[in-house]
Amino acid sequence: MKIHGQLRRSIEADHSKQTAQIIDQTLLPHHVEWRELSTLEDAAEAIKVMRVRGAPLIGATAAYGMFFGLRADASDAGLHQAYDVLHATRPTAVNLRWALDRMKRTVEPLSPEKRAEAAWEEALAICEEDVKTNHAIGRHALELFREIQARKSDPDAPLNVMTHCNAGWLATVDWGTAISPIYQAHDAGLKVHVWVSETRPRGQGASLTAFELKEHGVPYTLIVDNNAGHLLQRGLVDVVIVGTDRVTAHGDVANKIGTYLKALAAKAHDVPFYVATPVSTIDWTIADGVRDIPIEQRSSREVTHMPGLTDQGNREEVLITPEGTQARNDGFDVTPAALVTALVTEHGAYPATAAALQELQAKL
Ligand SMILES: CSC[C@H]1O[C@H](OP(=O)(O)O)[C@H](O)[C@@H]1O
Repeated sequence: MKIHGQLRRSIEADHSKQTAQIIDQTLLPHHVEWRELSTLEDAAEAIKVMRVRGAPLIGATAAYGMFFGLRADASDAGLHQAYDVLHATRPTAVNLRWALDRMKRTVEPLSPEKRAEAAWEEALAICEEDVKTNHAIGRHALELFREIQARKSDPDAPLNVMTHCNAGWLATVDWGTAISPIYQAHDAGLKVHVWVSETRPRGQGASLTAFELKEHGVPYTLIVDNNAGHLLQRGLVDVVIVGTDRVTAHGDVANKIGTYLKALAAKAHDVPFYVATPVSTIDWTIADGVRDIPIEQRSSREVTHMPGLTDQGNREEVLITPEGTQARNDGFDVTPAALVTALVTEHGAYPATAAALQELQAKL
């Protein structure tokens, strides 16, 4: 999508050097800096410290990481080492395992000397498919937006969309998942306004979604996470749409911490709550999300400190609690399927039920 008027992607291949260029998202929104990944260690570090984040982009970066690892050591041991190093970076987004398993299936049958090139081609394919997938998710969700818009008492009023965290193009290779229909609605001339939830403590809403929407010219208003229920209660939200890191075979949804609360409030006020998800984010091996989805525990420093830009343009962190305060920092929560109006996939919208997902799986 657009950065300073230029069409870019969150991760781009340098075909001459067979490296990957990423936007370092830890520096956004104040600095747009590209960073080259050329080794397995580079890719693993970028995922772990969240220079790249978002389930599909984590998977895409891991795919390149497998190539880098095999370029250095294409033996079976090298393959398994690359897989394990990358798999250990972050636990919740299933796209990481999905991408690693796909890369392994692609290269393991090959003789070692053929593995690196096959991995490079497969990493490129994963990225190209992600772009098409997310555009399709956006098309299907846009149809739902239009239906909601048509039911509004004032059809000339903007469609008020609430989202959480960042499920935009920065969370994927391009387009995003939950934000894809927002871009497509805006580009199609449908008036849309976005309530951007800041998403404490990492602030992906405030720093990334706000950045994306501003760059694309989409009207938005930043809110603190705790403002969401109030807006839903007062009829100021027409639809909630979020991304996800893992969907179970029964439709439970793991997403950034705070999603569950928004789903509860949306249900209480009869506001549609959609989850935009590529099929690659569905974990067919588990049913009960609360029991079986691993929830990342992150540093308490992310809660006790706030990063920002000083008046002199320097990035600094400040302590916002008493010294020595212990803080809990669950990175994700699980929204039960019963609170999800529909899962919007690249194949269309499906109820968040085991039966509907079995029907989807049968088509794949
Ligand atoms: C399209 S996946 C976006 C998903 O990933 C984010 O988590 P993180 O920024 O920690 O990788 C968040 O849960 C988003 O909804």
